[in-house]
Amino acid sequence: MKAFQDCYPMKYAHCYGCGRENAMGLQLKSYWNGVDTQAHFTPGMQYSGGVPGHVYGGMIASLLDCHGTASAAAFACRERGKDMTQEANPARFVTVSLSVNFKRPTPQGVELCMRAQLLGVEGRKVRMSLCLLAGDQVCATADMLAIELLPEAP
Ligand SMILES: CCCCCCCCCCCCCC(=O)SCCNC(=O)CCNC(=O)[C@H](O)C(C)(C)COP(=O)(O)OP(=O)(O)OC[C@H]1O[C@@H](n2cnc3c(N)ncnc32)[C@H](O)[C@@H]1OP(=O)(O)O
Repeated sequence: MKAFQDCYPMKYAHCYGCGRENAMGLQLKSYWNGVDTQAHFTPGMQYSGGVPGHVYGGMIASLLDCHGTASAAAFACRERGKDMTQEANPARFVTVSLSVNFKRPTPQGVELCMRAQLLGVEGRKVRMSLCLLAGDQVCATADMLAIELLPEAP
């Protein structure tokens, strides 16, 4: 299965969190999971928070952020009757608002799962509800608004 991030136009594929062209980045990969989307990632021990064994909050936000923008593109394509993974030059979305609710410490050393659920598409705006799980434990949730970049965007 092709990841959403593997469909990004080359000029927008350099993000630290999700750009396939960023050799030193996290290279997050997102996929369909039924009508929703998901991504998996196991943060290395360098991403510890104040207490060893817990992932730091910025990393949690990054994972939700990057999974969210990829999901926004896929959801918008689907709303327009298209499959993002079959598009030659799919739309690229950026985050304008991300509100994270940290529910419990996120453990290190385990694979984390990020999920996105579509709340609505309105023109260039995609609203989503996201969550980050360790096993069956929800560690963080988020509300996110992503906006489609205009073709003339830098
Ligand atoms: C990000 C820069 C481009 C570089 C490419 C990066 C690709 C890689 C991405 C990596 C991804 C990884 C993830 C990341 O880390 S993404 C990185 C973090 N995000 C950013 O840097 C985004 C910075 N913002 C912008 O560049 C511009 O604001 C954009 C391009 C998004 C829109 O400016 P543009 O001139 O095109 O459009 P507009 O101003 O007419 O607004 C359009 C509509 O949106 C509404 N609206 C706008 N802002 C907000 C807000 N805060 N809350 C609520 N609503 C907001 C606005 O009211 C309007 O609605 P309406 O009146 O039509 O109803």
